[in-house]
Amino acid sequence: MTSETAETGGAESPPLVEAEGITKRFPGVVANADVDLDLHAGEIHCVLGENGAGKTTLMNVVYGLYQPDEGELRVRGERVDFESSADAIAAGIGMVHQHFQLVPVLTVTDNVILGQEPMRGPLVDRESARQRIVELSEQYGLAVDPDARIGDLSVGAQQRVELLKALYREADVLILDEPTAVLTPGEVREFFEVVRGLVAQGKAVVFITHKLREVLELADRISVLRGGALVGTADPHEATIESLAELMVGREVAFTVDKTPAQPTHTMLQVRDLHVKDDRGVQTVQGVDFEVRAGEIFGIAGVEGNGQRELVEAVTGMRTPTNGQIVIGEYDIVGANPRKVQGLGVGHIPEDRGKHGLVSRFDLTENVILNRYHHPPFSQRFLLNRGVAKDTTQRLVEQYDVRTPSIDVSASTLSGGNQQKLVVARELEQELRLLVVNQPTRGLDVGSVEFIHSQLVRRRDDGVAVLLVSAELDEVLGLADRIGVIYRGELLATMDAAEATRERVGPLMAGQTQQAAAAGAGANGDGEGKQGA
Ligand SMILES: Nc1ncnc2c1ncn2[C@@H]1O[C@H](COP(=O)(O)OP(=O)(O)OP(=O)(O)O)[C@@H](O)[C@H]1O
Repeated sequence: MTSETAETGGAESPPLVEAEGITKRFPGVVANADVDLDLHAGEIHCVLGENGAGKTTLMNVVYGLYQPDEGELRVRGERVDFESSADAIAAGIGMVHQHFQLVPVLTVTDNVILGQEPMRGPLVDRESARQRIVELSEQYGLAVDPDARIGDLSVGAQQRVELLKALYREADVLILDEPTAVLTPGEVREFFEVVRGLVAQGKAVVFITHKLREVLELADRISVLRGGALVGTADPHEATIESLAELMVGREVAFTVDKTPAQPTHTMLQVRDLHVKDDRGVQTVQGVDFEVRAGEIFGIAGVEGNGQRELVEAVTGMRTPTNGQIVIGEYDIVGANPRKVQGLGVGHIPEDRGKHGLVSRFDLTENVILNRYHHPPFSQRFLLNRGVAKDTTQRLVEQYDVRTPSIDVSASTLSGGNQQKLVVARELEQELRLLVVNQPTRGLDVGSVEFIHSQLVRRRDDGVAVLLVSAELDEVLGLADRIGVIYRGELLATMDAAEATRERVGPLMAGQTQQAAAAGAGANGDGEGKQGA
C-alpha cells in the first residue's frame, strides 16, 4: 500500500514525519550527515546501511532520544523540537528497540500501561486499560494474554507487547530496530503479517534490518545510509539482494563462502552423553554426542531455544553439565571454570555480546585484553604492557574494520555491529585450538558477514577446530564441513556438508526425523533457518 491509498494518507497530506538535513555529531564522528527522510502513512520504509552507517542514530533523533546538531523534524507538516522521547511519544511516534524494555515480573497489562496508567479518582483503572489492550490486540492481530507475566512469554510475544505499548500510546509511526534478529522463522512470518496489518490500517512503519531478503519481501520504500549520509533510495520491485548489498557497502559482496575441502586431523573436542539444565532447572540438552576435529568446522543447525545456549555454555565452562563428558584435547573440562577452559586455547564468541562479550564502559583496549591481560604478550613479569595492548587493539580495529573514531572510546559508543566485530577480532586472533562460536554474524551487515566467514575458514585452515552454532541455516550450510541438527536438546542427525541441503536440514530443524522426512510426512518447512542475507 502507498501513502496515496492509505486510510490516513492521501496525495495532499504531508508525510507523517519529515526529517530534513539532519546532522548529528559525536566526538570524532559524524553519525548523520545532512540526512533527509520521509515517513508516510500506510508505508513500510526500510532503512539499510552497513554497521555504523548511522541508522540507529537517525532513529534516535526521530524518537527524541538525541537532539540533532542541525536540521529539522516535522510531524504532520508541523515543526517539532523533541527534548526527550516523551515528546516524540506524545507526537505519535513509537519505537521498539532491539533489547526490549519490559519488566519481567510484571504482567502484560502492567507493562503496557506503565507510566501511562489510566486513573479513576485516586485509583488506577486497570480494568479499562486491560479492555483497551484486548481491543488493540484484536485490531492488529497481536495475540497476547493481558494477564501473563512478561518473564513467562516467548521472545515473539514480548515483542508484541512492545508493539502494544506503542499502540496504547496511540503511535502512528512505529520504528522497529532489527526486529527479526531475535525471532524464530515461524515468528518472523507472523510478525510480517502484523506489520502488513499495521500499515493497512494507516500506520507508518520504519524497519531496520540487515536481512536483505526481508527487505525485498516487505518494503514499500528503501533508503540506504553509508558513512552517516543518505546514499540512495531503491525501488523494492526492481532491487535485488546484490544491488542492495552494493548500494550499502559500495562494492560487490560475495554471498557464498570460498573454501576448499577440510583436511581434519585429530579430535579436539569430544562431547559424550551431555545433559545440561537451563537457569530454570529444565533439562535443555539431553544426551548429546559429537566431536569436532582440528581443521574442520562442525556446524550445529537449529531453531533458537533448542538447547544451543546451554550446550555452548557447557563447552566453554560457563555452565556445569548434569551428566556427560566434555573433553578438549586430553582434558575433561567438566567442573572447570571458563578461565581454565580458555587457557586450553579455547576462543568463544558468545551469542550475547552485551552480557558475556564486552564490558561496555571499558575502552576498546581494555575489552581486547579482557580475558588475556594476565597472559603474554600483554603481561610481562606480572606487569601489564599497555603499549603492546594498544598496538594489538589498533591492529585488530584496522584488520576487522571496526568503525570507531579511536581505540580510546568506551565500547558502548560503538554501533551494535561494530561491537560484534570487536569481539570476533579478539577471539579469533589468539592462540587457538578450539573456537566456539554462537551466532557470530548476528547484527552484522552483508560485507562484514562475508569477512567474518572468510576469517572462520582461515582459522579452520590453520588447524583450529571450530564449533559453529547458528540459527541461520544458510550460514551453517555455507560454512560447515559437517552438520548436526539440534531439536529439543537432542542431535537428531549428523551429516557431511555434501549431503546437507536446505530440504534435508529444514524439516529436521522442525523435529521431523529422517525416516518421517523420507516418508514425506507433515513437512511444513517451519524449521527452516532464518534467512541469511
Ligand atoms: N552515544 C554515542 N557516542 C559516541 N558515538 C556514537 C554514539 N552512538 C553512535 N555513535 C557512533 O555513531 C556512528 C553511527 O552509529 P549507529 O549506531 O547509528 O550505526 P548503525 O547504522 O545503527 O550500526 P549497526 O548496524 O552496527 O547497528 C558510529 O560510528 C558510532 O560509533
